[in-house]
Amino acid sequence: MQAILLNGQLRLHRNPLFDGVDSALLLWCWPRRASPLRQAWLAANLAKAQQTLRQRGADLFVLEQRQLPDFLARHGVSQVRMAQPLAPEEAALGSTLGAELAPANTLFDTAEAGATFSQFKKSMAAPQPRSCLAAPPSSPLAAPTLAPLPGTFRFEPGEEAANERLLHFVRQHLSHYKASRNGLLGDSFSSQLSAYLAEGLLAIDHVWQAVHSAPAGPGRQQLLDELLWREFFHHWLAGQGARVFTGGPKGARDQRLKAWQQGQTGLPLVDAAMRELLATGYMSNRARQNAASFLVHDLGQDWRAGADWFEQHLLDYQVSANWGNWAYIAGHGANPRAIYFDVAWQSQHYDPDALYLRHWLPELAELPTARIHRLPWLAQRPAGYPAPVGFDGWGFGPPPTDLHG
Ligand SMILES: Cc1cc2nc3c(=O)[nH]c(=O)nc-3n(C[C@H](O)[C@H](O)[C@H](O)COP(=O)(O)OP(=O)(O)OC[C@H]3O[C@@H](n4cnc5c(N)ncnc54)[C@H](O)[C@@H]3O)c2cc1C
Repeated sequence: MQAILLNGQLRLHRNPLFDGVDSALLLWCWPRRASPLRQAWLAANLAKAQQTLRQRGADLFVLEQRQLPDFLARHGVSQVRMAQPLAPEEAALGSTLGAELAPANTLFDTAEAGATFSQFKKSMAAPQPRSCLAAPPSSPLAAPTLAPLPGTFRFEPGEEAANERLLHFVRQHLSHYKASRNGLLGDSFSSQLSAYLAEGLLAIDHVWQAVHSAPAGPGRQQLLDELLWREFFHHWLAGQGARVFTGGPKGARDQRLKAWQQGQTGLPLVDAAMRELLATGYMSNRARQNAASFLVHDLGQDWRAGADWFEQHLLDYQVSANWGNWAYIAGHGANPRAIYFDVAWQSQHYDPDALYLRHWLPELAELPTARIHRLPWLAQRPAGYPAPVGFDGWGFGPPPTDLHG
């Protein structure tokens, strides 16, 4: 009996795990740690996959990783197939199981990340779609029913919804993507394909082709570049291995980390972003960059504590994109120079009317815009909004001059 582990490749179409397989047990293992919202998101996707599989006479088993060896033994599984691991933990699981490896959800099976993203991009030829079976194999055993946990998500769960979102974004929003991608609030400033790509509900080469075959324009080129950033971090992490998670200097983990996690730092842009993460499991790329830079460079906290928090809470958590971006901003990644975001400036530049801040920080809703942006430097704050937790990092001095008045 053969088993296929669908983690990271949870789709029934265009899935190289099914290539050349007639019959197999289909399995999926829960991640080590995930917030209740992320668990609910995963459960909703698994339930959709189960539903489709059952219509085809197949099924999906959902297990905890520690149950896997016993399960495989009980069902007489002699061979396990899984996607090429992207991180050391999955690699260790693969070698314990003696798994046969199929391509991961990446555009290129192997690649040198190179020293910088630009070098990586220059060295890459246009990716070609992989050929693979259109339909999954049938699975001869019945699996337990998996009821989706209650939850409301920013993303619609399931493979079908993922494909719809891709088509919708390419048709309706790609043309403005270059201009809108730094947005903070709304549902079309960026593609919001990340949660689908992370679980493998969309095949990356399919996404690439869909974007690539759209009419030429700055939005199309920008989105292809972002997909290459995803690819770049995959290959960077593959080259780095376990030291990303454990090596190097460690920062503080004091009460300011907790304030950051809960959106209670006294810096409105960061608090809005962190509260959005807790409520929805998502935040825009611009918000992530600011939240990460602030934690590391202004609060002096350990970047790995931040990466760890994102890992638990992001619905689109993806090991290489998350740890790669955190390391990059902290200065321990593909770019040895740390990247600093001046959060006060970013706040007024990317949210000039404070719409994002008011949305996530209702206690500030009645304040005039200039006061909201100036809040960390003001003696008086609205009831319920915290005093600054102590920004003693690189950038925090007096308020930006154009905030006076
Ligand atoms: C600190 C930090 C942590 C992050 N953690 C994750 C994560 O766990 N999972 C994740 O998918 N992305 C992560 N990102 C990258 C990026 O923020 C998200 O991919 C993006 O915000 C998701 O929204 P979108 O799909 O609308 O992106 P779009 O702007 O529409 O981009 C399209 C796709 O390109 C890829 N992409 C875009 N930017 C990046 C990037 N900087 N690095 C890698 N891939 C990128 C994603 O797959 C994304 O879905 C992180 C960024 C930062 C700064």
